Amino acid sequence: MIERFEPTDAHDRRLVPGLGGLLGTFNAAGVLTAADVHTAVRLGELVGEDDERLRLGVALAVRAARHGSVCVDLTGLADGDDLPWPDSDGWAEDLAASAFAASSVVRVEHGLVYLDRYWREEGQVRDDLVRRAEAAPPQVDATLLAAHAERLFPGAGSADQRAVALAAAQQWTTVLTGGPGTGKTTTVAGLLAVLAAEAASGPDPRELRIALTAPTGKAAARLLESVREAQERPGAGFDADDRRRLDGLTATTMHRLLGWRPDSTTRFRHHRGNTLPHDVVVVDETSMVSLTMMARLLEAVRSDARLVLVGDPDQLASVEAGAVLADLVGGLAARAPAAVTGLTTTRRYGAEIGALAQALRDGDAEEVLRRLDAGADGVRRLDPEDPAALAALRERLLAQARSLHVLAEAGRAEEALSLTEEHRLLCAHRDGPHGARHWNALVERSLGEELGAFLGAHGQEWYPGRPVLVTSNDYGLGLFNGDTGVTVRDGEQLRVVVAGASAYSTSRLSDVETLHAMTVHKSQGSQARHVSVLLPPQDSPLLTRELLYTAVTRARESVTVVASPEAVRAAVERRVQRASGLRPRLALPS
Ligand SMILES: Nc1ncnc2c1ncn2[C@@H]1O[C@H](COP(=O)(O)OP(=O)(O)OP(=O)(O)O)[C@@H](O)[C@H]1O
Repeated sequence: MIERFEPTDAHDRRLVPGLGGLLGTFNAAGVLTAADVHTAVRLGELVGEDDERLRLGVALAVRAARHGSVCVDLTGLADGDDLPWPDSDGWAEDLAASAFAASSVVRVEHGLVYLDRYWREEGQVRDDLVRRAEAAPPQVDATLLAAHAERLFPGAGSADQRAVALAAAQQWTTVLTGGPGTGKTTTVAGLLAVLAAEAASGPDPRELRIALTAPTGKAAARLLESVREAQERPGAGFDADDRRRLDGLTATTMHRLLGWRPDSTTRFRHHRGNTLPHDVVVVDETSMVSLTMMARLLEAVRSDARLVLVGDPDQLASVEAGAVLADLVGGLAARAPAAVTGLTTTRRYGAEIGALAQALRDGDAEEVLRRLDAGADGVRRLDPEDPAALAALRERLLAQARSLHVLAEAGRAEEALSLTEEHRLLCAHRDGPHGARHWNALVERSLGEELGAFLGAHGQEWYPGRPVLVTSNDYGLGLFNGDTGVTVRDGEQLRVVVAGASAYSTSRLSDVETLHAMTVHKSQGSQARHVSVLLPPQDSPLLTRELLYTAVTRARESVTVVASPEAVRAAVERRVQRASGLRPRLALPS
């Protein structure tokens, strides 16, 4: 059944007053927003196409992109509902033969309807990946590589990682998948050491230029930290030369790596005509990468540079259109099987979270519930109807907020920053009684009562200990969407200390949210020691397997899910549906 919005009232801005016809019906029913309708009508006027059925097809393609899909499959949308769906037979073909297609407004491929921009980006991603897969592989000394891999991944316990690293060293593109704590970053660190050692030997020794990147600043910082930690892990085979070769590694967001331009959010300084200088580019948290960013990355990476895309395809996909990692796993594997590799053994302690994640991946709702209710240390479920459970959650949040306040008043920024990663509440919704806003307000009100202030109220938004999440990129300040910080006292002033960045006067920060609680979507790319997950009732459309999986895998040591058994079952059973043609386009022969 197609997802609909519920108009708040007759003046809801998503409604077009007085609009009749097919578009009017689909708008009034909450399928199409005013923006979808206006775009289709305007484009129809521009290209001279007034057929309502075709305009509806275009509006649905616009809608699809808004919902994270790259295209729309017009067959199967009518799902026994009460809407006057046009006959889907020949609908896409008619669009393909229409003035919309003749003017390149929409494209139809394999029966899927695209807005032109996404069709071109998807085609480019496919072409670049196929070109890389079909190019002659890197010339390497296989014996030397194997010897370094033996040294850097010693013993049977690292055999799977050694195999992944050896394969990645001998091809241009590798997609490395795995759930939380399966040793992906450790593998990347070893692979970089293997490649750096190989580059440093032989008749033409050289230094390897390496780029570590991720969609958010937080994720990039975590990647760098993990790569450094991997070199120090007892039992790892890194010697002084390996460490020296990887000494100057840095990590940055994809936007910064590609070179942001003040005049564009989708075009960068590095592109096909000005490629990145790096020999190896490692992207972490690839599940968060949109189709557009993947297109920009692929055109900017040299054809003779290794590209390693690391991520967990079971997590929520990017906020923008595309589910590229999942598509690569499905499509690239069919064309170039060696390019897609996975790690499956959970290596981090907290095995309960790994087992819960596995049950979620398997879609086994009863096993998920059994694990949540088994009474193990790392994983548990609380009943949302139980007032004591909610009171305990509130007290836990308040206790952390209190401690943050004390540390922040004393100017102890580092301790305050690490405390923000001790426990975090993740909500499916932003608004409403189960939403992050409500819980942030609750914590602020309670803390305010203790301090005799109206925290969060107008003029009192900033207070010592206010944890914040940066919600947009600000290149001038060096802040990125996903960065986290905490407000601390600095004499008479309050400053926000941001992890991995610097300290900012509160007046310079505009796009920030309070972080006593956050949405699961915004939590992607970050982790906390303990995580509480508050699920909405079972009928919430946001409740999906990907959402619950992403939420529980943010926890390093323990996770508490506050949800009814019905909500857990509904989440496990509902999948995020994102239409895209990348998988078949990659898999099919050229
Ligand atoms: N071969 C190994 N032997 C022992 N411990 C290992 C091995 N590989 C990784 N580890 C340990 O397992 C933990 C998880 O490893 P790593 O950080 O590489 O996993 P990851 O998949 O990148 O995790 P995340 O999902 O957090 O990104 C780390 O503590 C690491 O030191």
